[in-house]
Amino acid sequence: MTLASAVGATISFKHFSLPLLRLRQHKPHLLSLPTSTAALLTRRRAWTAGDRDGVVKSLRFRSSAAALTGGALVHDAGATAVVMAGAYGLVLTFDVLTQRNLMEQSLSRKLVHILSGLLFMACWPIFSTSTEARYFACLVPLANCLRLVTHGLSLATDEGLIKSVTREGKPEELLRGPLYYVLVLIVCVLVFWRDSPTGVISLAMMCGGDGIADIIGRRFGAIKIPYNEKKSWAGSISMFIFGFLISMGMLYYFSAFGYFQLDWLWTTERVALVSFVATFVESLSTTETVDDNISVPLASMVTAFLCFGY
Ligand SMILES: Nc1ccn([C@@H]2O[C@H](COP(=O)(O)OP(=O)(O)OP(=O)(O)O)[C@@H](O)[C@H]2O)c(=O)n1
Ligand SMILES: C/C(=C\CO)CCC[C@H](C)CCC[C@H](C)CCCC(C)C
Repeated sequence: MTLASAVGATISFKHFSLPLLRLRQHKPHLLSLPTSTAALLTRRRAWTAGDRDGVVKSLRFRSSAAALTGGALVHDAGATAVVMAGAYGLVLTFDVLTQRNLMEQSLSRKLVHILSGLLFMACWPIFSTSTEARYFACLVPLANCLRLVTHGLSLATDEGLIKSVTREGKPEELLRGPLYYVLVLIVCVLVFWRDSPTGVISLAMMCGGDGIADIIGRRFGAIKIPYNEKKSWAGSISMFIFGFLISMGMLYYFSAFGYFQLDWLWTTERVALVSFVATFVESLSTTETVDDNISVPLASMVTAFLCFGY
């Protein structure tokens, strides 16, 4: 298969295919060829040598790759719109549930905490394999960040947003936990994106592990841990178990798409370690000290980085 036909075949899969992933992993420079000096040189060399086929191939590759880039932009803009609508729909759904008294505000807040980050991560494969895809994905938490700042500073009012994501219903609360949460999403998308287990594990711990600790701890947390009367064994043990299981599930999900390959026995041990560290850090923190939405992902990021690298 020639390079041009390989790229052509990839375009027909709307940039969501393993051939392109492999091409990007093994020969990333080839995808930036159309506008590069290397491509021009190759074509000029073929022209001077009278290699008509070489010139045609080079031009065909250029148009295929240009179409790929243009197509990828449209693809990513569409994916961003879909995920943005999903984010709005999620907050709206929990607003309706709390307004109708079908759900307590604290449970709604924690379910938004668990679901928004995990569903956002689950949507990453719908973005194209272009290098710009992460910037498009990042627009979703960025838009939510602006939304939180606007409403947190009371420049606009949205009772629904406040009810579904704050603890006491005060707008300024949007500028703490929820804002830190979306900032962590932005950092993980920009720094790690879907190519690194480190970002995936950090978000799974912050969204899944920490969220479950609250839900279980509030309901079954009668026995407190000795060094923090606000946290319970039930909450911390659930955080450890669910943080571990959700991280493993997300890693399996991304590895199934071919973004990385892992040795599962080795990975299980490392994820258990990260889960233990994240659980311990969460069990120490209180509202007066550092927010869980900073301490948990930060501790997970450092530990996962030491285990898995970048
Ligand atoms: N390891 C844990 C974590 C949480 N909880 C329960 O969940 C509640 C909320 O915990 P946490 O999220 O740490 O408290 P805050 O930061 O004050 O609340 P929020 O995250 O909702 O802002 C605690 O009061 C406690 O009942 C628990 O029992 N054990
Ligand atoms: C309540 C929260 C944190 C407190 O600990 C989370 C607040 C989350 C947001 C305001 C909404 C964030 C949306 C995500 C960036 C994208 C979700 C996309 C998806 C498809 C549902």
